[in-house]
Amino acid sequence: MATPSTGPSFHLGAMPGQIADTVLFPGDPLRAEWIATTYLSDVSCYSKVRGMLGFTGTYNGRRISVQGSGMGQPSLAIYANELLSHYGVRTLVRVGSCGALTTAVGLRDLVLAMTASTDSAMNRVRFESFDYAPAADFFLLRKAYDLAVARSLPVHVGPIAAIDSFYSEVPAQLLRLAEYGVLAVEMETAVLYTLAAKFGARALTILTVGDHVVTGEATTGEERERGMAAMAELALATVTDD
Ligand SMILES: O=P(O)(O)O[C@H]1O[C@H](CO)[C@@H](O)[C@H]1O
Ligand SMILES: O=c1cc[nH]c(=O)[nH]1
Repeated sequence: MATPSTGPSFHLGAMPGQIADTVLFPGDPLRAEWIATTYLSDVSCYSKVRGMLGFTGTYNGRRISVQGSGMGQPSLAIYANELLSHYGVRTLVRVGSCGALTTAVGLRDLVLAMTASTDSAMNRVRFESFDYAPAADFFLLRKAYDLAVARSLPVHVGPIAAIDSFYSEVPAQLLRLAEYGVLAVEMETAVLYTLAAKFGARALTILTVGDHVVTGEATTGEERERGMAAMAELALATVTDD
C-alpha cells in the first residue's frame, strides 16, 4: 500500500515536518499522551487518527515526538513504516510494558532489548525461510544502559521475545524461551528492529516489567498507562544525551 507523497500519511494526521526525527513509541496511546504532557514543553497533538495519539514538543531544547503504536507487530509496523518512510524519522525508542520470564528480573524492573525473537509471520514472509535476527542499535543500547546504571535503576540487558498472542496457547514455549536466556515477552520489538534496519534508522526497546509470568505478580492498568516514569525519563535522556 502506497502512502501519499505529500500531506498526511495514510494512518497519521500529521503534515511532513510536524513529527520530529526522534520518536518515543509506546504501545498505549494514553501513555504517549502522559509522556508528552508530563515531560515535553510546547506540546501539540499532531494525530488522533483511530485514537492512536501522536504529539510533538521539546525536551531540554530538543524536538521530540511521542507516538502510540498500538498492540502487536502489524499495528506497530503500520506506524513505523509511515514514520520512517514518510516523515523521515531516524530514531525510534519503544517504551513498552512486558512480562518477565525469569525471577532474575523483578516486577517494575527495566529491560533493554538487545535482540527480539519472534513467532510472528511478518519476517517469515519478508525473508522467506531465512531466520533474520532483529537487533537493537548498539549505541542507543549502550547509552541507555550506561544512563540506567548511573541512575541506579534496576536494569537488565538481553534477548526478549515479541509474540503475537498475549494469551498464549502454548505457555510451555515461554518456559523454553526462558531456558534459552530470554528475559521477557512483549509484542512488537522484532518488527520495530527490522524496519529500523530496513530504513537505515536507529531503534531501541526499553521495557518496564508490568507482570511476571513466573510469579504471577502484576501492576495495575493505571500504572501501565502513567506509572512508568523511570522508563520515560531514561528514554528521553538516551535520545538527548550526546
Ligand atoms: O505496554 P505496551 O507498550 O502496549 O506493550 C505491551 O503491552 C501490550 C499487551 O498488554 C502489548 O502491546 C505489549 O507489547
Ligand atoms: O506482551 C506482553 C506484555 C506484558 N505481559 C505479557 O505477558 N505479555
